[in-house]
Amino acid sequence: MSAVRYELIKKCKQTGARLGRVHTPHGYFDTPAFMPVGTQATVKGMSPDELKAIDAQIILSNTYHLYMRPGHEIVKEAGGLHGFMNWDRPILTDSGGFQVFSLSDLRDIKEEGVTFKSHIDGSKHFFTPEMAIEVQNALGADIIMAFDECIPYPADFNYAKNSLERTTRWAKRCKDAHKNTDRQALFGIVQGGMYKELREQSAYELLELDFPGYAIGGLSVGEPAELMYEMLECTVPLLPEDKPRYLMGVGSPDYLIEGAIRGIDMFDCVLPTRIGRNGTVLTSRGRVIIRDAAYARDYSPLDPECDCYCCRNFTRAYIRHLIKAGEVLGIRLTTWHNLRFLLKLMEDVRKAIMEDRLGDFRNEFFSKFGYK
Ligand SMILES: CNc1nc2c(CCc3ccc(C(F)(F)F)cc3)c3[nH]c(N)nc(=O)c3cc2[nH]1
Ligand SMILES: [Zn+2]
Repeated sequence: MSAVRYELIKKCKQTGARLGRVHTPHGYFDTPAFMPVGTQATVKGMSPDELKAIDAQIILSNTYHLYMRPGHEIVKEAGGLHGFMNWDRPILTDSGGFQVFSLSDLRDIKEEGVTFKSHIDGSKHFFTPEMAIEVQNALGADIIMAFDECIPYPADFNYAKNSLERTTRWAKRCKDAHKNTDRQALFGIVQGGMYKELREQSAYELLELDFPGYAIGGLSVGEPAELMYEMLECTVPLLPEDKPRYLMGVGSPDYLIEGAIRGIDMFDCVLPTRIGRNGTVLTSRGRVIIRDAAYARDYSPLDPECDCYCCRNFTRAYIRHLIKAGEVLGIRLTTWHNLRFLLKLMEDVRKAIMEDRLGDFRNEFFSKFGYK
């Protein structure tokens, strides 16, 4: 009995999108879903109550960061991530593969695992697929990810092939090491760079291991949008229709809509929180750089069409002042709004799927936002 069950509710007649629900031991979340990123057991600047106020149904956290600090044993003693951060809804943790390869100055990748230096104190560490599972079992997230190698872009064919085959062997080791299959669902991660035949090979190899859900990794690593969409179009059709599909590290509003159209159910990205902290906000009419002098006397909300606490109570002039003054409330409000913007966008996407008009919704949203 797996910890996660995907409920397919409706397939859009106009596109490849589908409306669904992922049921987990901590409740369900509606898909297509945007999942706020909470790297160090907090979605930066947001309390659990505030996340519930914007209707976040699932949040992400990270094996690598929590292993480094405070250590997975402490989180386990605190009752796992749910107890530690007092979040009683679903949580997904990434395996640390991506973070090790991107954050620390990676030393060495071997069959057994990877050697790297901590980005905090430079200490040397050795991480294996078995450790990634041990840590995620201790953190207790409802959905955990296999330990994989997210290869850089561009990468040559042979490197991509050897890497995906090792990632499959690592996925098998993760599956064998995973203890709590009834409470934590382990997802496999499809790799293969930007090569269609390698994407297919990776998908087939992982399908044989029969995971309760599948992620598409190795994308949103600097490749052009068209290439990402091509990789989705050759990978998604190979994945089971009755299981969730998670596109890792994506993304901005256009990628969320285009990914949903191609059958993706789950998305994450640091964009809303990261750009929020440097004073850029997403609105229905495109991005607004709130620090800009143009907004000094603008007494309208960040987005007149937004229903969030920030847009109902504060003006652009006030938020610009807070950001310029380095006031904490400033980045809390821009984060709050950006997260709500993407969560609301996904609500609108789900409604459009229900009404068989996601293609039309895409065109309307793109022209208003200012995409081509
Ligand atoms: C930004 N582009 C991107 N992000 C990618 C990520 C990270 C996703 C992630 C998950 C959780 C968090 C947390 F902070 F909330 F914890 C932060 C980020 C990948 N992760 C793995 N395992 N394989 C991949 O192949 C992969 C490809 C990725 N492209
Ligand atoms: Zn708002």
